Amino acid sequence: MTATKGLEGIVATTSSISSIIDDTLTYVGYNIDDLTNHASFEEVVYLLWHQKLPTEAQLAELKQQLADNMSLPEEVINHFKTYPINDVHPMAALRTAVSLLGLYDEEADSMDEAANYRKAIRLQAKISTIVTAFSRIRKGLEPIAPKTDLGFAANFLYMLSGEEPSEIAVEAFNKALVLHADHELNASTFTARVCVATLSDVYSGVTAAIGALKGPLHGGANEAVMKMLTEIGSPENAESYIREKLANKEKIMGFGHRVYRQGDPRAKHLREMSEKLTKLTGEPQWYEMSTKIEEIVTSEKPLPPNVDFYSASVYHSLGIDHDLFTPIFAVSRVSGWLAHILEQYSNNRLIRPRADYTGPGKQEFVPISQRG
Ligand SMILES: CC(=O)SCCNC(=O)CCNC(=O)[C@H](O)C(C)(C)COP(=O)(O)OP(=O)(O)OC[C@H]1O[C@@H](n2cnc3c(N)ncnc32)[C@H](O)[C@@H]1OP(=O)(O)O
Ligand SMILES: O=C([O-])CC(=O)C(=O)O
Repeated sequence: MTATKGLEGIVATTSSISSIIDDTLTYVGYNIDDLTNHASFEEVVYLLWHQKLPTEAQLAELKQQLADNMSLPEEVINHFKTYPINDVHPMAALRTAVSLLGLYDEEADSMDEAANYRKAIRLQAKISTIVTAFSRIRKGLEPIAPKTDLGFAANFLYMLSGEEPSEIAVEAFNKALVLHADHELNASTFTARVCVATLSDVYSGVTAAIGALKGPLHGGANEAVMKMLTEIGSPENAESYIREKLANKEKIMGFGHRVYRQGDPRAKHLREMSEKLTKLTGEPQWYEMSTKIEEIVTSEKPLPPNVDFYSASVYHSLGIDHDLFTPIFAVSRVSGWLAHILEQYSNNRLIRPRADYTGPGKQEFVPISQRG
C-alpha cells in the first residue's frame, strides 16, 4: 500500500453536483460564469439540490420555504449571550450553533428522505440568521428579524446592519454566494460526506464541515487575506512585504489551489467586483494593493489567486467585519454540503480508506514496572 499525501489526484466518489474539468467549474453542467452573471443564489440552491434549474413556481416555493424557516429557537439566541463574547470566533460560534440547532429539531435523527430535505431547508434558512444574530449580539445589539419580501442575499445584509442594502451591494453579495456554493470534493464537503456516510445525521455532517472550512488552508484563507492586506497597508508596501514572505518560503494567503493549475475561474468575478466596490467606497487602495500582490506572486511562482483572494476586499467594501468572511463562505457553501449529504445518503457506502503504516515493527510488550 502506498499513500498519496493529501489524497492528491485520488478520485474518492462519483457525484452529479459540480465538476472541475480543465480548470472549468460547472454546477450540474452549468458554467459558473453564466450562473454568476444571471442566477440568484436561491436558483443555485435549487439547482444543487434537484440537479435542475427551477421553474418560476418552484423557485417561489423554495423562497417561501426559506423565508418561513429563518427564525432561530430562542435557546440558540440566548446561548450566544452566554459566551465570553469577545474571545469567540464567529466560525466557532457557527459550528456550535449548528450543532445546538440539532437538539431543537425533532426530525434531527430521522433518515427519511423527505425529512432530510426539510432539514436542508431549515439549515440553509437559519444559517444567515445565526451569523447575523451572533454578529449583532457580540456588539451588544439586538438581532434583526428577516424581511420576508427580501431575497436571500439582501436579507443577510439587512439582518447584519439593520439597513436595507443598495442594489449594487445585493448584486455583489448574490454573486459571491453563487461563486462559493459548491466545489466538487473540497475538504469541507469531503468531511461532510465522510461524516454522514456512517449514517450519522445532517446536523453532524454540517457541523463537521464547518470545522473543516474554518482552517486557513481552506475557507479561513479569506479572513487571512484581509489580515495581510491590512498589514501591508498601502500598494507601495506590497512589493517588499510579498517578496520577503516568498523568500522565507511563507505562504501568501489566497493563492494556489490543489486542483486548478491555470487559475480559479471564480477569481475574475471577485476581482471585477472588488474594483467596482472599492471605487464606490472611495477606498481603491484595497483593489490596487490586491492587483499589485497578484502581479508580484504570479511573476515569481505559477500560483494564481483563488476564490478567497479578491473576496476579502469585496466583503470589506460591503462593510462586513473581517472575522465574518469565513462564516459567510459557510452561509453559501452549506448549500453544497447539503446537496452532497443528500447525494451520499441516496447511494451510501461507508468511507473508510487505508493508511500506509510507518511506525515500528513487531515489539515485545514490557510491563510498566520494568520500563526504564
Ligand atoms: C476555498 C479554498 O479552500 S481555496 C484555497 C485557500 N487557501 C489558501 O489560499 C492558502 C494558501 N494556499 C495554500 O496553502 C495551497 O496553495 C493550497 C492549500 C490551497 C493547496 O495546496 P497543495 O495542493 O497541497 O500545495 P502545497 O501546499 O503542497 O504547495 C505546493 C508548492 O507550492 C507552494 N505554494 C502553494 N501555495 C502557496 C502560496 N499560497 N504561497 C506560496 N507558496 C505556495 C508550496 O510552498 C509548495 O512549494 P514547494 O514545492 O517548493 O514546497
Ligand atoms: O476545492 C478546493 O479544494 C477548495 C476550494 O476552492 C473550495 O472549496 O471552493
